[in-house]
Amino acid sequence: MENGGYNVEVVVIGAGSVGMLVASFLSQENNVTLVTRRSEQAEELNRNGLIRKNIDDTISQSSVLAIPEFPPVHTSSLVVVAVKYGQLQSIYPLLTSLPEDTPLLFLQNGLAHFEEVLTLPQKNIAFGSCQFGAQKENDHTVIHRGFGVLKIAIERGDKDLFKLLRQNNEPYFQFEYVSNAEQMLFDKALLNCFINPLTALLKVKNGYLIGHKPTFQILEQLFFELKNAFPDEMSHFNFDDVISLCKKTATNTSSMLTDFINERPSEIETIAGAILKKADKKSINLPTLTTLYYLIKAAEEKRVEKM
Ligand SMILES: NC(=O)C1=CN([C@@H]2O[C@H](COP(=O)(O)OP(=O)(O)OC[C@H]3O[C@@H](n4cnc5c(N)ncnc54)[C@H](OP(=O)(O)O)[C@@H]3O)[C@@H](O)[C@H]2O)C=CC1
Ligand SMILES: CC(C)(CO)C(=O)C(=O)O
Repeated sequence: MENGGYNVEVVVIGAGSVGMLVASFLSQENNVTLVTRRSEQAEELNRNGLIRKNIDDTISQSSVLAIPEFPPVHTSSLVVVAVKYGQLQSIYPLLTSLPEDTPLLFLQNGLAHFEEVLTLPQKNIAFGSCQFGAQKENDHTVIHRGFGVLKIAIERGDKDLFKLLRQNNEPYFQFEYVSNAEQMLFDKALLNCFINPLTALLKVKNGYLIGHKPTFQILEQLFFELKNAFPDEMSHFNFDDVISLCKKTATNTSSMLTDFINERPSEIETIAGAILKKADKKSINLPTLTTLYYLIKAAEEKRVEKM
């Protein structure tokens, strides 16, 4: 690393909502390569630059190098993985082939990736939890939908290798370090249980859930149910956290609603499915969450049958 963490080589895998937003902010201080799945997206990004529509209505254009295949990665480069949980399987072989010293940061929602990722050979692994909203407008434009920090927990390895994620002069893109990655992912999966299934089923933006009585009542009921099931794990978790995330990301189209709109598989298993499994281990039923889980599964099945 040079200059105490600046001008570091960063490789972001996945040029979707989160990947484009994170690449755009990190490119202000670092050299960023953005790995796309499709070559036409890489061409479009290189032709137009990466456009970010900011919360304060300004527009930023950043230059990242977009490529449709995995670049040679230096040991000192930071690799940020921003694909969906279901897409991780396709890139594990690539990650396995990287130098063991290369630091990896995973930005998925949900819980299922935690143990999988820790079987990779890399010595330096961190997890992130995005508390902001991001929405891809087109293949080279992303909208920052809601101000919130990127929480980071370094699960193993050398903390210094992630230090570029500390030095940041950008007020709208701040990092918060937390010590326990699993707890961080659990907290975020809980938050996603409140927001994602309901927004996807009702086709509403996040803010709608707290602005309408019926949805607000479902949130309250779900909170009561989860708090009873996980009193220790949720001792620091308040209903206000749910309200606050809905407010901060009020105009966002949740990642699960985006999946529904684009008729792609959702992350319901790694989010609600994983929380239900944890409750099941304690022999506790979560009727509200179970219903939301099966409603999402039913909607996905109906879509497949229609095709
Ligand atoms: N959107 C949001 O507001 C938030 C999302 N998250 C979480 O962040 C994670 C990413 O979500 P999000 O950005 O919304 O998802 P998107 O679907 O927008 O982005 C995923 C991207 O990964 C790309 N991709 C898939 N497979 C590969 C591959 N093998 N190599 C390179 N790229 C690949 C896809 O390409 P293609 O387009 O060609 O299919 C797509 O651009 C999820 O776990 C989500 O839950 C967390 C907080 C907020
Ligand atoms: C933060 C939030 C709720 C933003 O919509 C999200 O995690 C998601 O959409 O998956």
